[in-house]
Amino acid sequence: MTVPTTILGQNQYGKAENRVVKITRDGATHHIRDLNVSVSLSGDLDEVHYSGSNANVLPTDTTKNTVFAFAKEQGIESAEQFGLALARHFVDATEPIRTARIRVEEYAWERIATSEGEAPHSFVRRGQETRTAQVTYDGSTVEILSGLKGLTVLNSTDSEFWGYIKDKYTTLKEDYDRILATEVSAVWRHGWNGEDDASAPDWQSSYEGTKALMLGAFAETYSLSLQQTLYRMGSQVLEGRPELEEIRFSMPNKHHFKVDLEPFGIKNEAADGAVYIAADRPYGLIEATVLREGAEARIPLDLTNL
Ligand SMILES: O=c1[nH]c(=O)c2[nH]c(=O)[nH]c2[nH]1
Repeated sequence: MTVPTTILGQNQYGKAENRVVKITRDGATHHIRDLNVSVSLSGDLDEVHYSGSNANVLPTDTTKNTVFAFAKEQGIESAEQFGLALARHFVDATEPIRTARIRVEEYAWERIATSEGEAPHSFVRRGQETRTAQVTYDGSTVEILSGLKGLTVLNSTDSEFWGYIKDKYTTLKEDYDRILATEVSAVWRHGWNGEDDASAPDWQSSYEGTKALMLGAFAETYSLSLQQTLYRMGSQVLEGRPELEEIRFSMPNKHHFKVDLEPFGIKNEAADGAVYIAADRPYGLIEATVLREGAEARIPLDLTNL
C-alpha cells in the first residue's frame, strides 16, 4: 500500500431515501405506513478509502434490502421503533460496522370518508406535517431524536411586536395587532438510551402528545415576539413530556403585512378585519433550543437534514 500523505477524516456511507410502504391487512381493513428511510454506517472503513479493499464493506445495496426485509418481517410500529431495529441490526450483526444512524421521514395517510363511512382501503395523503426520527446506535448507547417539519400554524391576532432597537436603517412600524404565522420544524431528544427496552417510551403517544403541547402553546400564548412563542412551546413540551430532555425549533416568521389601501381611500385596520399580503421571502428565521435544567445540548444546531 502506498503511504498516504493525506489522512482520512470522518466518513459514513449507506443507502439514502429508501421509500418503503407497508400495508397491514386486518380482514378487509388495511393499514398503511409510508416511510423514507436513510441508512448511514461508519466503523472500521479506512481501508476501502485507502486501498479500495471492500473486505469490511457491507454493500449499500444490502442495507437497502435490509430495510425492505425488516418492514416485511417485523412490520413498522413507528418510525423510531423501525429505525432502532435497523440500527441495532447493522451494528450487532456486522463486526466492522461500529455506528449506525438511521433517519426516517414518515408521510401520514388518512382514510377517505365515503357515504358508506370510512373507506377500508382508500387513503388520502394528509397535508399537515412530516414526522421525522433519527436513531443512532454505537453498540452500547442509543440516541433517539424525534421531530416534525412543515407544520404551518397561524394566529390571526394576540400577537404584537414593538419596543425593539431602532437605528438609522429601521423602517419597521411597531405593531400592536398582527398575524403570527410560522412553519414549525422541531426536533426533540428522548432521555431513554436503549439500556432497558421495557422502559422505552410509547413512540406514538409521545409524538402525538408532543405535537399537541406544541400546538396548544402556540394557540394560547399572547405573543410579544416569535422568540417568546417558541420558548413557551418548548417549555410546555418539556413540562408535559418527562421522557424528553431537550427540544430545538427552527421557525421562519411567515410575514403577513397589512396592505396600504389609503391610496384608494380605504381604511385597512386589524380591528375591522384587515387584508394582508402573505410575503414569501425574505423571512425572519427564529431558532432556539429549550432544555430541561441540567440536560446536555446534543441536538444539532442545523435541523435541515434531520
Ligand atoms: O417576532 C418577531 N421577532 C423578531 O425578531 C422580529 N424582527 C422583525 O423585523 N419582526 C420580528 N418579529
